[in-house]
Amino acid sequence: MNMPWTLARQTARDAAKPLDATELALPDALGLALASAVRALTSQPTCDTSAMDGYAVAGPGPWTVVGRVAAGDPVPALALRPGEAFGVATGAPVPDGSESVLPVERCSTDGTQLREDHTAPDERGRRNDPTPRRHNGPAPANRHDHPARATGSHQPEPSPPSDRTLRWEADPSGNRAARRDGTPLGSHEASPPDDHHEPPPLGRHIRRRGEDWSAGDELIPAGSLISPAVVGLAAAAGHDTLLAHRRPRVAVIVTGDELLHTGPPRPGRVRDAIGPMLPGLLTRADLIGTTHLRDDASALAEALTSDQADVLVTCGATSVGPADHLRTVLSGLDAEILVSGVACRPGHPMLLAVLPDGRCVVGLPGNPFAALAAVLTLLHPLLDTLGGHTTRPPITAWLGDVPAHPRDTRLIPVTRSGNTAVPVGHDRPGSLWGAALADALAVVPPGHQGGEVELLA
Ligand SMILES: Nc1nc2c(c(=O)[nH]1)N[C@H]1C(S)=C(S)[C@@H](COP(=O)(O)OP(=O)(O)OC[C@H]3O[C@@H](n4cnc5c(N)ncnc54)[C@H](O)[C@@H]3O)O[C@H]1N2
Ligand code: MOO
Repeated sequence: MNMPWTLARQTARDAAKPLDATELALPDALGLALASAVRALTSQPTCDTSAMDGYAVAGPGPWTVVGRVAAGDPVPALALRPGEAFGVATGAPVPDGSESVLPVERCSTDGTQLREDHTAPDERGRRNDPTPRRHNGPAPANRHDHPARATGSHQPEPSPPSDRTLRWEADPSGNRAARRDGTPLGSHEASPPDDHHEPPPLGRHIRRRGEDWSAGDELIPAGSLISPAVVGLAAAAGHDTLLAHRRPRVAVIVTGDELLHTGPPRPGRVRDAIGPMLPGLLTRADLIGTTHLRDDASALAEALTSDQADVLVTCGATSVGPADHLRTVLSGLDAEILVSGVACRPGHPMLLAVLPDGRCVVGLPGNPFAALAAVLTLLHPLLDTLGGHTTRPPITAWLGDVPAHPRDTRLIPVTRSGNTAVPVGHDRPGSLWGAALADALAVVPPGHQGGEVELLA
């Protein structure tokens, strides 16, 4: 009795436990699965920073420029007061009291005095920002108060200023500039009357401390694939290493007296198509070797016992012909058979067993398209579990009323057009033509009459 397809896949997932985990340098962890969640070691940003090259300002303009800071500089030691401005570079810390940042291309200055140029288009291409909001209080102290965070909007990304001719008029040390007589610049009383434009919106172009995440936040859950972006994120969050599961080691055993490994097939002899296909299907494993065997039971038993792989993948010999020795050999090795035949087309003779020492054996049928079906049904779920991958999200698409089987699950090659799967045909068990033309195999459950289906890729 063949096992239902969904149960067979789940049985393969449950057949093993994740392999051991080690702490690896970031580049070495790429492609593995996280054994523990990535948590932020600090907040990001670690302090309020500018998202633009320009001026941090407080209160309505015009403003007196009282200092400047570049990316990489420490947080300025002073607090901005209303009517004061501070030159900032993108990514540089802004002084306490900063309420917004004016991009340099939106500013004009006559020396010490800074004004917003309301005739220059802002980064959204608008002129003379009509935003009516006003305030007099201090800037928000943490990310929970931050308008962008609270509304889910995001700060516009900076664009390089087109005009870098503005020069800072204040003390380049970052200290507050002073008049020649020693009295500080920048009080409201000292400023000439402003024009009647609204002040810049509170918080604009300031990335607030902790706006992206706070120290201790879980950024990526355990079991996730360590992608290039995960590596970059981990670095940004302060990590030098990641705890990752090791990849499963796989040995392949290709059986068949009739197989050729070079040159054109001829009557009675076929080219091995499965051996060359498998390395590309083992992206989450280490292929430690491929052995070619004649149809010989003792040679197969020897290959299954002598190998040090975590998983042994056999090709062919799953059926009931005189040369199909796999089941007999596994029985002789006291293997526990977990799956012996699956209600699916193609690939129903596929097999999954566990040897007494815990290594798993996946039996792929000899027909090449059936072998691919078995890889996707049994081998990939097993490798995911061994490698610690637990977060592979299902991909689905809409599939029309293709001929379904009354009892068995069909796996058919499809291409995707938008969210629709389109069968490509050429799907006989002995032929990889359809699969080679396809983006994925659609899982067509028994009795399917059109609707959403899962795609295996
Ligand atoms: N009496 C029955 N016969 C068969 C049944 C059955 O239920 N009862 N099932 C059929 C199905 S379905 C499949 S699939 C195959 C599975 O056969 P095996 O896994 O035992 O494989 P072989 O008999 O060695 O080969 C089958 C077929 O595939 C070709 N082959 C084998 N290896 C390769 C390879 N590496 N590359 C390309 N082609 C390969 C082989 O030449 C045969 O043509 O059993 C059916 N029979
Ligand atoms: O599973 Mo077999 O490939 O249907 O012929």
